[in-house]
Amino acid sequence: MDERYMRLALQLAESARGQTSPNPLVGAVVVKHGEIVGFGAHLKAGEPHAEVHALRMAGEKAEGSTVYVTLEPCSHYGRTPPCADLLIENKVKRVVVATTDPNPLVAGKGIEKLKRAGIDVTVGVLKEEADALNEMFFHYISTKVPYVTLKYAMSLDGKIATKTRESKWITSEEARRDVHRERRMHDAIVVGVGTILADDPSLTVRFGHEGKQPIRVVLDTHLRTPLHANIVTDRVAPTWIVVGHHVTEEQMKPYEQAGVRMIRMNENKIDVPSLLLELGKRNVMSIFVEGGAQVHGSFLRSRSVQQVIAYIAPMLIGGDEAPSAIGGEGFGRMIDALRLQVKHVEMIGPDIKIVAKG
Ligand SMILES: Nc1c(/N=C/[C@@H](O)[C@H](O)[C@H](O)COP(=O)(O)O)[nH]c(=O)[nH]c1=O
Ligand SMILES: [Zn+2]
Repeated sequence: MDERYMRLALQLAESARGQTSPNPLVGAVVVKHGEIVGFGAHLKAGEPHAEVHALRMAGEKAEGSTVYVTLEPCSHYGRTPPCADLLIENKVKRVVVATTDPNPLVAGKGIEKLKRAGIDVTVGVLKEEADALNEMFFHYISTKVPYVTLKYAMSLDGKIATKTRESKWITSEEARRDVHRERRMHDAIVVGVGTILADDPSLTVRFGHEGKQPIRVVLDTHLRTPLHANIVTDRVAPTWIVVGHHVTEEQMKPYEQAGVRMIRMNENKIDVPSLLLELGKRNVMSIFVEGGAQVHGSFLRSRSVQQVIAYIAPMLIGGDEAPSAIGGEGFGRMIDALRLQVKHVEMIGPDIKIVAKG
């Protein structure tokens, strides 16, 4: 029975995907005498936690109830009072937790508090599912750098454009819509200035997946992004441009006046580990890297890849000069190749979508 209610709590948590960053997804269900008397999900950072919503809905029925929650109840004063105290105040009889908090500072403290107050606590129901739900958040909390997804669309022979750099379109309308769903799951979209110069993309979430728009991050060492580029002028989503140390205040001024946030690195080049630290410092928990091939190559080189989402179209482009999905130096020895595990394969219209994880 515990699994049934925890599954519902997980579904509730998932419903807020893309809204809660930099907080995790959390769901809670209150059950009394075999009846669901309250439920809730954390919907937005700074707003009430899942347990608060669920207990509010339960009212007096919370007393003597069992509360199912997908993440250990918090025990520290964040922007809202601790949920562990609230559960104790509501005289809850039992609390079932799917997984403990990844933050070493608080891990286990909420559970301790509940046990000390005489509440019966069970930990680990559907732990796998609960950890998967917040894998990006857990990665960020434990490493302080964003979870990295590489995304590319390529032909059956691995090309992302023809030798004359034509690329519209390789994958179908449906596959391109699916990209927007994946974008929405991330705090930021990252591209190289080459993509800006080639496609003048908007890099926004559209096609009905709108919600919190991810930050658009352009890796642009020499600040070649045109001031008239969509991502500078459209004001639909935040735009950050990362430049090398040699770029001057003068050069950056017009972009700042256009509302762009400039990030100047300490070196004259943008190396991936330093970039990730800079983004992590600014609370970016997950990034969706859309290319081009050189940018993908630099993320691969530094082995900073947690997930790959590849869309493959049943077409052949050929040509030595046609760019493949991942450029750059690459690895010389097979032993150094980055090995992943295929987690998901599906057809989207005529195309194949493959999700693989490190
Ligand atoms: N050429 C293709 C893609 N191309 C991907 C990038 O080169 C585009 O600039 C980017 O997706 C445009 O973003 P937008 O302006 O927000 O629509 N991506 C795809 O999935 N299939 C393709 O066939
Ligand atoms: Zn809480």
